[in-house]
Amino acid sequence: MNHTIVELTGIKVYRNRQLTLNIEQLSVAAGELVAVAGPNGAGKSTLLQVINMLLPYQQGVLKLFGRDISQTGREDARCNSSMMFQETLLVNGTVYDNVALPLNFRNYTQTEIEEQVAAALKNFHCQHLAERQAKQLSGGEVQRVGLARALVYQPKLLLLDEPFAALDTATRTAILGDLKQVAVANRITVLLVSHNFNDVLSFADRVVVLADGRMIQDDCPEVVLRRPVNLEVANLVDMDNILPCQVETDGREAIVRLAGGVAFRQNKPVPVGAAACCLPGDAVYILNRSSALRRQPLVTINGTIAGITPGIGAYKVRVESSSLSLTMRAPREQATGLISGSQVEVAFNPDEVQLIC
Ligand SMILES: Nc1ncnc2c1ncn2[C@@H]1O[C@H](COP(=O)(O)OP(=O)(O)OP(=O)(O)O)[C@@H](O)[C@H]1O
Repeated sequence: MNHTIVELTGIKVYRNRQLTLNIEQLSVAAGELVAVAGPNGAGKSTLLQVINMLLPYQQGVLKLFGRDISQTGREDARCNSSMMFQETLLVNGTVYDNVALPLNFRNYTQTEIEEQVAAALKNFHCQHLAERQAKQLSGGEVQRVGLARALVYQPKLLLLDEPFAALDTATRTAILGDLKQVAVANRITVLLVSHNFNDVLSFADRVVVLADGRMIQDDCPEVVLRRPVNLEVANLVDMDNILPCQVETDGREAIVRLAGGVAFRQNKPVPVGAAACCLPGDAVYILNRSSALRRQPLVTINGTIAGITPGIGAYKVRVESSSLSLTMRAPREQATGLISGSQVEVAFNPDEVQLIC
């Protein structure tokens, strides 16, 4: 059964008399790994603080573990949830003392404490640090110990407000990998605030995007990445191509016109006021004479290779025509065969285009 762990309905939060959070409906099911994304000041921390009952809301209903926290659900929710912030404060003493702290508060027996602390340290690969003084840890070790402490009492909901933002990429990826394994194995629901879309892609199975306190997109990471709902999300995911366009529609189909007389049909619904096309770089191709892609209904553009930027997985190739600049992502073996300044024919499939306002 899919239990709802977090449910916000009509939640409004005012800070300094400003409406800072305005969530019509958000439900998170048991075991879901949800990233909360959005630009600075969008309300991500506010949302997590409300769910963690650190911040009051002025309107709406917040249910945690199926119970309205304004009625009876508060204590139950506190016992079953945990939160980590960007700065993890460890108390003076050893790592073991720190991880044991929540269990001491909850009056666990000595045997239970020893067993659960050992398991939590093992989950985050810090058994070897148990006797180390907390103040002698590196930033990455502090966050690993912080996670062990946050999960040692086996809460079912974990709220993470960018705790790994200051860590290097390799450390962050490793910690998120370990966390994902623990969360999936124990069906822990996680809400992770992150500005890093690579982290979001590797960790989350759903992304909630906030802007000005509202939810503007709620989808799986790949959809947010390829089909952002507006310019704000397109910028957030660093969309390769955002091309201004004009749309003529008769209600059934639309003609999309780009600069330089490039035009194509869209058979799917077009948002009212659409003014730009989003096109992921891996949906732009270089055509050659024998290309099998020619059989598809592609939009083609003649241009010059204006830049080639190396990357792991795919190189970025910029192709410029007199009126358009397109970024393409190409495999290394193809990209290294290209020459800056040479003429190419590039193409894209209009089905890959996402129109935004
Ligand atoms: N303690 C506070 N008192 C009053 N207003 C606040 C407070 N903290 C944040 N705000 C305001 O609430 C709004 C949302 O802030 P919040 O920190 O939730 O955004 P955020 O999306 O987490 O931003 P960031 O990515 O920069 O951390 C902002 O306009 C901010 O100025």
